[in-house]
Amino acid sequence: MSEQLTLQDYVAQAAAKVEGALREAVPALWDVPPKLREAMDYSLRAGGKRLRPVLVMAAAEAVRGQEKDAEASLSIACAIELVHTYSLIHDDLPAMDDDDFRRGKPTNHKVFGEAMAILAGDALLTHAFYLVTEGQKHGIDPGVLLSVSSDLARYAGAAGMVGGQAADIMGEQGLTSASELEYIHLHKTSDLIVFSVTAGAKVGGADGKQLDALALYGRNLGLAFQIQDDILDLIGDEAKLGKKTKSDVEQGKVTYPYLIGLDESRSLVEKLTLGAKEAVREAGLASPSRLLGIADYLMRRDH
Ligand SMILES: CC(C)=CCC/C(C)=C/COP(=O)(O)OP(=O)(O)O
Ligand SMILES: C=C(C)CCOP(=O)(O)OP(=O)(O)O
Repeated sequence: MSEQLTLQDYVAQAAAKVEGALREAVPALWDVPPKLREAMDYSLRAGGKRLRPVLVMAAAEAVRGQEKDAEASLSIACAIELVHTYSLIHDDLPAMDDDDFRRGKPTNHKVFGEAMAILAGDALLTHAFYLVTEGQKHGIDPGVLLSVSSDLARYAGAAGMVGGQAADIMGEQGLTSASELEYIHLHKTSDLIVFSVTAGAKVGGADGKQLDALALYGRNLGLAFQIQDDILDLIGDEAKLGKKTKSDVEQGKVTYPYLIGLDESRSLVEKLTLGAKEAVREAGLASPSRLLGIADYLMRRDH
């Protein structure tokens, strides 16, 4: 995508491409019970920032500065959005956060019932792996797709996001230290972001050093993103966020603002963002500017 575009236009254009491809992802599925298809599509079409897929595409383009690498990464970009959307559907369930409102609409279980919401999440997660294999149609090397698929299992699974969510739930019964909280945020949130940037970079042909640097970028960015989410839960605007605020306090969740206060949390977001940008600057990428811009954009986000 053109270097002339402002960051906001760049993000909007990449997100629009993802939006278009996501609209085809579920209808293209084979013979699916209509209610299940509707439940999957409901949350997928509800919007959201599409941050993770935009990061896949931005990282793919950053390595060699080639727009065609971003285009090739589109089905992997959609795959991570399916995994993220499943995680939100399950996170909102009565057995987890019990939330009624997400992406500006009633949560999946409020509309389709708990059983169908669980199944819609399961189906989105499973279909994500199919979408990774679709990368072959865009000319991605099968070895790269194998590696991306194994990364997706790792970062989304028990040692990744699911593990982070499990630790978060156990933490509600008495979490005390910043290091425990860091573990939760790193897995529950950073891991999908690390996956996004490293998967995109693999499509762009990144070497080991570049992948390590991008993993550090994703780690810091993810941690900053989750701390900002915790800050917005306290002081954000429900209409802009499309979800209920003050829920962490109501649920007695230990967050960074709770542990270290709002000002310190803001400073930490800034410090982590600087660390993320430093990692990208040192990665030897042909075109790092979009990844740098996205880090700043996220630090200032209010939704
Ligand atoms: C396996 C599962 C279900 C993973 C959920 C992961 C996740 C990041 C949930 C949202 O976190 P949050 O509750 O802090 O955010 P929000 O404020 O959006 O609910
Ligand atoms: C990890 C967190 C904080 C859950 C919400 O993620 P996003 O803020 O990216 O949610 P959407 O924009 O995709 O709805």
